[in-house]
Amino acid sequence: MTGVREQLFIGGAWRDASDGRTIEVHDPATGEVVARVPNASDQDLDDVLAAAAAGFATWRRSAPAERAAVLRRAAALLAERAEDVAAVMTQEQGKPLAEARAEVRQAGEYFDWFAGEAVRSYGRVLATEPGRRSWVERRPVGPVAAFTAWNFPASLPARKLAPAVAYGCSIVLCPAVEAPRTAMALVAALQDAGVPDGVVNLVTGDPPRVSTHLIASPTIAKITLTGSVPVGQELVRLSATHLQPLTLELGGHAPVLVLDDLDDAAVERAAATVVRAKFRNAGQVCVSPSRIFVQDGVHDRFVAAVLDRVAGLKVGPGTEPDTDVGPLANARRRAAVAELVDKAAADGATVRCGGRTPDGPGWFYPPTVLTDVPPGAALLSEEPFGPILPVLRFTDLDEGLARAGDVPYGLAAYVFTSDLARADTVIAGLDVGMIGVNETALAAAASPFGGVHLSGYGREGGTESLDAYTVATAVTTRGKP
Ligand SMILES: O=CCCC(=O)O
Repeated sequence: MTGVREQLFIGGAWRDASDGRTIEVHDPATGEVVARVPNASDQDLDDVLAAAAAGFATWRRSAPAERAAVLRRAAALLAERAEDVAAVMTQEQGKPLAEARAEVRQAGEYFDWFAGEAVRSYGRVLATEPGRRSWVERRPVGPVAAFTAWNFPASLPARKLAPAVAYGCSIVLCPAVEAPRTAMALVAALQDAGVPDGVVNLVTGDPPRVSTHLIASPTIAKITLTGSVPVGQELVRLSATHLQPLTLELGGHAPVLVLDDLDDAAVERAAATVVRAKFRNAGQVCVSPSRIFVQDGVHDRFVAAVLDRVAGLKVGPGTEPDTDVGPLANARRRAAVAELVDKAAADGATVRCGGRTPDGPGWFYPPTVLTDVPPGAALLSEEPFGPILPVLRFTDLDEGLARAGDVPYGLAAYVFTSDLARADTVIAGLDVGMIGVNETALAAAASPFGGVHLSGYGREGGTESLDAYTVATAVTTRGKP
């Protein structure tokens, strides 16, 4: 397959772990081992730190136009290789091929968009007295340690690789060991696009050991993570020694408010949109709608429309063209999802469809719709990260907003309404990083992605990435001593 690798990438060379150890990669649709990737040794991690330091020393002085050209070529190579990369992603992560293809396309968009940004990392000239000059310049922050989750094996690495390369940093990418070969294909595209040795590096290995080793080094000047809250908290602790700044995109528990001003056709459209967004990637999405608050007047119609749509979803291996919902990414995740549903049912929720772990190979779990979920149910406070759609009833908007905001997360939120004034009330009333009005597609290269509270801090995507990957250096000069 073109551009697909199964090795570490250190200082411009692909190689196995120095002690030969490997980690198994499984196909979630069968549970079978489909690849073995290196389990980086301490020696490999020391080597990658040295490579990233050397890469930064040259790349920080490169011309922005050169960085842009590398990213543009990488985007073009990724487009040529999209079919192979998507196939690898589906094999190691489980999502339907159509979703994998769209994600590879999106990864290319990050490369392309940040190629444009590479030449636009402007500073600022300050007004000052005669004889003095004062300005702020943006300097690349330094070698970045980037940790990504398994749910989006292409777009999450791309959201970090693209700004790092664009703004003149070097980067050590540590993709999730469950789905690492997609990230390797992105890195191979950058290599083939001519990125100099040491600028982009990739290591796979035992995650706590890798992060502890890298962050303990003063070479690492910046940490970025897309992952869970506990991992984010651990990286904050690890960063205390060298005080590396962090960008953290962590969990979410996105509310949806469906308001009673919708007519019947709009309720149908809202239900279709929520079902599509909810079961994308089998619900393993940090911005997945996960608590659906529906106002009394449209509640029953909405539930009926949701059940109707869900009945039409086909669950199966991501490789089958008519599959809508693939398996969960690993056995651990399926067990956690089943437990949340079983606990909610035991607490009195009504399971309207799904809710049973199927027999047979692979880590499948059916799309599950719940109503009458009691307020204390764990699935209303724990991030479900799976194909569970709880529909909750509310009466007035203030009550709906209060319940929607009653979680420690603040990543995404959605509202469906025909009334712009009510949309504005919801927009102003929710403390989150991203809001969709009659829309659930939030991630885009030009848009800052991130949250507040336990969902993390900092933004990637959009011009806000400049803050994450550069430091503002203030310079003041006087003509004469
Ligand atoms: O799961 C987090 C990322 C979601 C996305 O990029 O659409």
